[in-house]
Amino acid sequence: MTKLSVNINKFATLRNSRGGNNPDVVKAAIDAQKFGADGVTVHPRPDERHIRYEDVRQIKKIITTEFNIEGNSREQKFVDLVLEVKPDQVTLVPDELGQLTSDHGWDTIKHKDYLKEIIGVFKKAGIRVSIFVDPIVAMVEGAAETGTDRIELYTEGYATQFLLNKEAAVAPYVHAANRAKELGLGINAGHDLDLHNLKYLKQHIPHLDEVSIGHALISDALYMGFENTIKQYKEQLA
Ligand SMILES: CC(=O)[C@@H](O)[C@H](O)COP(=O)(O)O
Ligand SMILES: NCC(=O)COP(=O)(O)O
Repeated sequence: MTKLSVNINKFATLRNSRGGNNPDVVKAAIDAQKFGADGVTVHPRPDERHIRYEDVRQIKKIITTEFNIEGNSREQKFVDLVLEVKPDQVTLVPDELGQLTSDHGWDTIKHKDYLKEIIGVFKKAGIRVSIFVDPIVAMVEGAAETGTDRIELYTEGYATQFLLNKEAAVAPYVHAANRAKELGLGINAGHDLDLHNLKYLKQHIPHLDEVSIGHALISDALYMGFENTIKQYKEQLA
């Protein structure tokens, strides 16, 4: 089974545009679970432009499924938050300051020593660790040496190329995922996945553990409703 973790950052983007608490991101997390999501993902950024650190603490109180916190472990504030909240999973993303959104995976060879050290910190606290990587076999092999439990394949490249040539788009992801499986790593995927490209990815990587989806899912929910949208994404993974 491939789990659907709903990234609720975009609820916070909308809330923050007016101040106040509408929409309520804690309610969004409760509803995502009620409507069938297998987990909730948040990606707090240092400028707190969408999910705020305090939101993460409040969401933890109501989580009954799987809580995944993504972010930049070079920020001590992020590390402290994760160790305080103790989610089921932390996903380490090599974001630069001021980035619009995540746009690359870890260089797991260059940063192997750093990753080993920080992954050890989270694992010691009983938190499963995933690291964001590009679909490159050498990066997957490097990831296996860091001690991470899982990798999250960065799927923007897949989503972009899917529109032109879906076989070519999925090929590097299949290679990377097969190598990860051989090495005993769990496999997550995320970024720009949507109702058009999700099923094809799942069909080609049946051993995918989890996808985290935010931008497209929340955009679809504006037209189709949150409950119906989650149901449709789940159907793509069935
Ligand atoms: C790691 C990843 O691909 C997502 O977490 C994505 O970066 C969402 O973050 P934003 O909502 O800030 O775009
Ligand atoms: N890890 C990816 C994620 O949480 C959501 O990415 P996106 O669907 O907002 O592009």
